[in-house]
Amino acid sequence: MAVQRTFSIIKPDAVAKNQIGAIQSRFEQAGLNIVAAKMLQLSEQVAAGFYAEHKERGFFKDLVAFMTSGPVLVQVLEGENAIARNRELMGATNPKEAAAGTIRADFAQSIDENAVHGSDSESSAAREIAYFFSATELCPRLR
Ligand SMILES: Nc1ncnc2c1ncn2[C@@H]1O[C@H](COP(=O)(O)OP(=O)(O)OP(=O)(O)O)[C@@H](O)[C@H]1O
Repeated sequence: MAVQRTFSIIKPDAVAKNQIGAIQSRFEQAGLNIVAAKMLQLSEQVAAGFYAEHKERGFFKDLVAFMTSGPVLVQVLEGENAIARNRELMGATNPKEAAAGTIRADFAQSIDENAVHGSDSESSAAREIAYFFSATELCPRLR
């Protein structure tokens, strides 16, 4: 499997609990290098645009309210098989169903406040990276 890039968000619940460093350590220990990162306060428009695929879902309003409730850390992670590796590290969407040792099992409280986001496919990763990072903010391969 080739080196890939994926998009990650450390969500407001984990930022508020000072879990950024602990979560980033999980990425680094798994061979995912952080190649871009910035702390943002999302506007309603930006959060709704990011989660547009869920617009018709009952939880959409609560999701946007949560994602705008405090700062988030948006990141680009790079490594072998980065998209699947990050999804494995994150664990299931609902922390109650997340495997032991995953980020959501260890840091998340509920399906609404679940600590992290990670792209689920190459096309999502490309779209999500471009949504938050301009070409000039992205360095070429680090290693
Ligand atoms: N049934 C639900 N009830 C409440 N919130 C939900 C539900 N399903 C999803 N969500 C919220 O919407 C987010 C996006 O849902 P999605 O199905 O894309 O999950 P995911 O890919 O595991 O999570 P993310 O996109 O944040 O990485 C979830 O992370 C969760 O916070």
